[in-house]
Amino acid sequence: MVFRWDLVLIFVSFKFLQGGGTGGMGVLNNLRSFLWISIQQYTTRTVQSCQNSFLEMFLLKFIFYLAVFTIVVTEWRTKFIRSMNLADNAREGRSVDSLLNFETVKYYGAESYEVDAYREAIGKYQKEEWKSNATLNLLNTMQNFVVSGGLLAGSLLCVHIVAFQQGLTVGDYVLFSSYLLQLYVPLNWFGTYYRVIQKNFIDMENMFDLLREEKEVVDAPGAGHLILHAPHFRGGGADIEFCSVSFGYLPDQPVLRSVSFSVPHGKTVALVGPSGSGKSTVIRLLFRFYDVQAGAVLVGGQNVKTVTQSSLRAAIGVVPQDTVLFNNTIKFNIRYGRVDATDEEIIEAAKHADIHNQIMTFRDGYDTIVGERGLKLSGGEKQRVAIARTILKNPHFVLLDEATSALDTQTERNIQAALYHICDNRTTLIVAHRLSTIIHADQILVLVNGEIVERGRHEDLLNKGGRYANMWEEQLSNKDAERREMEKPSEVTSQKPGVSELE
Ligand SMILES: Nc1ncnc2c1ncn2[C@@H]1O[C@H](COP(=O)(O)OP(=O)(O)OP(=O)(O)O)[C@@H](O)[C@H]1O
Repeated sequence: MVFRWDLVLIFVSFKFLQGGGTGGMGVLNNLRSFLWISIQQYTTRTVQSCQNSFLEMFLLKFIFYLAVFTIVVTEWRTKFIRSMNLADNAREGRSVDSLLNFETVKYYGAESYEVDAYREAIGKYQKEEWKSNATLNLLNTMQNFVVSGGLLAGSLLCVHIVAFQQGLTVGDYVLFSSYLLQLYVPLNWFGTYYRVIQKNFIDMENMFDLLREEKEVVDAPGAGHLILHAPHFRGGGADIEFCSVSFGYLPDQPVLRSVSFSVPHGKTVALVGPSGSGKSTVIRLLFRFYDVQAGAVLVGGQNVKTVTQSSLRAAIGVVPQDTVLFNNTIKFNIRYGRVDATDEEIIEAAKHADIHNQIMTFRDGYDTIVGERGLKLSGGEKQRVAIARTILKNPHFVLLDEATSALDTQTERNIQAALYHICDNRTTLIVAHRLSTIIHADQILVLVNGEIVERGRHEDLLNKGGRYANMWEEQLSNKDAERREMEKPSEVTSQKPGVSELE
């Protein structure tokens, strides 16, 4: 007798063609119906061809029903495994979120709230895990029951035929029992493998969803490298050019409206404007994180859509508004600018970024671990690490997104000095919040609600008495107010003798 692996294989492939049991797809459903009918016909024919062999028929039917049973119960369990995975993801997300935002948790005294929320997430996960494990044990038990019961029934039936009906010989019984012994282990394995494969498919669902996501920004077919000194460009075109660019993160909410400007080679252009006016968006578009909806962004005279993203990004250095560091050493984080840089080059970059002396005061120097997202460093230190790695990258163009948080005068001066090293002789675009940092820019663009409302040099814009002049006045009066505020304690102290006079 031949063991009918073909039937088992057909059932397994049938299951996979079902697409994880989600259903609803016309083509798959038709295919499934077709397969189901084919399997029924195949099984009937096979069973008929085995009519003369009682043992073959018994075993064939037995395997058939066991496979059906395993598939049906495993399919039923799918929803429990899926719920368990979702609960596990939620629990994990909750813990990471709470730990990363530990400062906010402490600011608002929300420790017990977070503990309760995490406890609830764990509770949900444990409930779902219990359901998944309980159904797994149920499946195992029932599978064992079916296998053992089926084989026992087959043996008894065989014994009965040998003893009372004389249809089979004792040799047939011996043959049958040795088949049974050989079948027992593979049948058990069949259930286990099927279950494991099914579970792994469910576990991988999120990954498949992610792989199915369409990339928003892709290199055009046949896109070439960004040529930094293209022949047509040597005539003196601008290094960076925005030609009537319109863009919105959501189609019905425009962020930039027909923005046009250019940055000639080696010059510095600054973008200023109220919060949310679209300044950082200009930088993201230059780096091609998104594609513009109208107009064109040109770098080195070439549309960024026609060159490869890697060559474009290799030519641009960015110092972002919020520097996020890797939970590794300071050396590792600086080296990120150019992974093959030597230790000497790293130190040189750190010196130019004016952070070398600071690093040397740390106990482990360049081997100091900066913590998750760089939380062990101050805002100013993080920004200077970002500047050091941009210096190490040695890019052709520099984009600076100035930190919004106010830094003390000394730190600001240090950062300005560090930035000077990157921007010197490089085409630079600066997003500025403190106007005092960009008074030397070759051109200042004032962006309001996604539109450039003023442009020119610092003095010209002040003389114009428009939006920029108002912003400048505002910042000056804020600074004055701050200074007066700083001086207040000394006034109070100087009044104290008056208090003692009263005594
Ligand atoms: N990924 C995003 N998805 C949807 N909207 C976004 C996204 N990033 C920014 N925005 C929105 O786009 C607008 C412009 O944002 P942008 O970061 O360019 O402003 P900004 O001028 O740099 O502001 P700030 O000076 O505060 O840094 C804002 O209204 C912001 O809410």
